[in-house]
Amino acid sequence: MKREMFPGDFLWGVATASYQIEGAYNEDGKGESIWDRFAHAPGKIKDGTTGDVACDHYHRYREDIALLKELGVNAYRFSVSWPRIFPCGKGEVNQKGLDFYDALVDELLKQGIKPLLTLYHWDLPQPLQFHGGWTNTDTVQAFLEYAMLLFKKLGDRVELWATFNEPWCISFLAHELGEHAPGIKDLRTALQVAHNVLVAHGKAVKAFRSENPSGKTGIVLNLYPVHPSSESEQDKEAAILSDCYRNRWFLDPVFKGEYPQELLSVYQKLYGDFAKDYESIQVACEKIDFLGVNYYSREVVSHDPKSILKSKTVKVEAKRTDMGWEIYPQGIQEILVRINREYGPIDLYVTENGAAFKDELKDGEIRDYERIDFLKEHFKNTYYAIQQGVPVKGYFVWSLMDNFEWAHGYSKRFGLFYVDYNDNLKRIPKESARWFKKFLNNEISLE
Ligand SMILES: OC[C@H]1NNC[C@@H](O)[C@@H]1O
Repeated sequence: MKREMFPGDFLWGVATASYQIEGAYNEDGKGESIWDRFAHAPGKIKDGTTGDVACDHYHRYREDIALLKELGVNAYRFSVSWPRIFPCGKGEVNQKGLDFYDALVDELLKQGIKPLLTLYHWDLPQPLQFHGGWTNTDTVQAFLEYAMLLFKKLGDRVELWATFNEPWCISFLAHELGEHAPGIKDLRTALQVAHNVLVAHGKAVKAFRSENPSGKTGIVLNLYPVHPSSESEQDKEAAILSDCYRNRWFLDPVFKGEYPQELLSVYQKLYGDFAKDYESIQVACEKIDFLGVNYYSREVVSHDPKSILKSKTVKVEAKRTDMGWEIYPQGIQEILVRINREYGPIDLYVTENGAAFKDELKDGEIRDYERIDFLKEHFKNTYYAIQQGVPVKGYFVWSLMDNFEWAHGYSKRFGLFYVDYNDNLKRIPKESARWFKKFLNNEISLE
């Protein structure tokens, strides 16, 4: 199975995100983001690092685009740092911020690489957080102002636009579990955030249509197959509610304009007042052109009477990545086939898939054969989905290079290129980068 067996216009790319690679956290007029503040707070990041410098991509973007060229990709997914454009979140525009993304897009196009731009990959301007962040509908309005400006400035050259990256992380991971910025631990707040982000998504799609009729827009969701640990009714019930929490809380509003009733009723018992918000969720259902799917692993759950979802994660015996995530390649096929069956027809992009492993630089080499196996199996399972008629239009490996892995700092390496943090952030191709390049050049097959 070679690259040429995938559709001729299939996009093969890599993905990154602004806070994780850019650095220059307070340069050229950029404002503070909630991640700048969170990373600087003691104890929030496991290795005590920040994204202040990260991979210094802000200064090295031409070098990094040369790496894309060297790999042979035809697409690149990146995100824009909102506080680099609007240092206060709204109002005054930072021209140097716009100039950076203008130059980035021009260089990508010059190198024959198609950009996929993500408007929001978690780095909210801190001034907006002072006023409640995503719990405040003023932030929805500020997001629309930000999105419209970018549509106007880059819409002539960027065709593919994603509104949000992983709203599950923006809401539940960051506002219920507190592991990501702004580090709040309150389910009611998380539900309000999820609601406002979904509303912002729908309004941005509507605004996009008025500004960019030729472009294509969508949203990027992190999706997991959720399997019961046994065939018992209780475990199957646990899987249904966990699937609502992980996947359908965002899929159903975006494609059906409603929340999944099974979980909605649970939350309404907890927060009766939350019911009044649901009338406006159909706003989220503006027709999109594609869905971005970020796939990493599956979840296995069993009944847990003590939890709100009556569900708890079960750790099954399995090969795992350095993040502790089960390696489950058939899950990408399962998710793509399910989305097509239950929410399609809709063009799909695998907007992120990849793995962290304990990569070691030895004699100038990084022999990451586990990552090659991981990618090979996920490419194959993506192809099996295409063979079943699923309109998968592209695949972006997470990530181009090692970078700031949020609460894990630089301790987890996902890159095809190794970043030597002890030697001036030097980029060194891992064995997987060489393998990917050969695959893209039709030199090797996936068998
Ligand atoms: O955890 C790996 C990736 N998952 N999706 C969002 C990205 O920002 C993460 O680095």
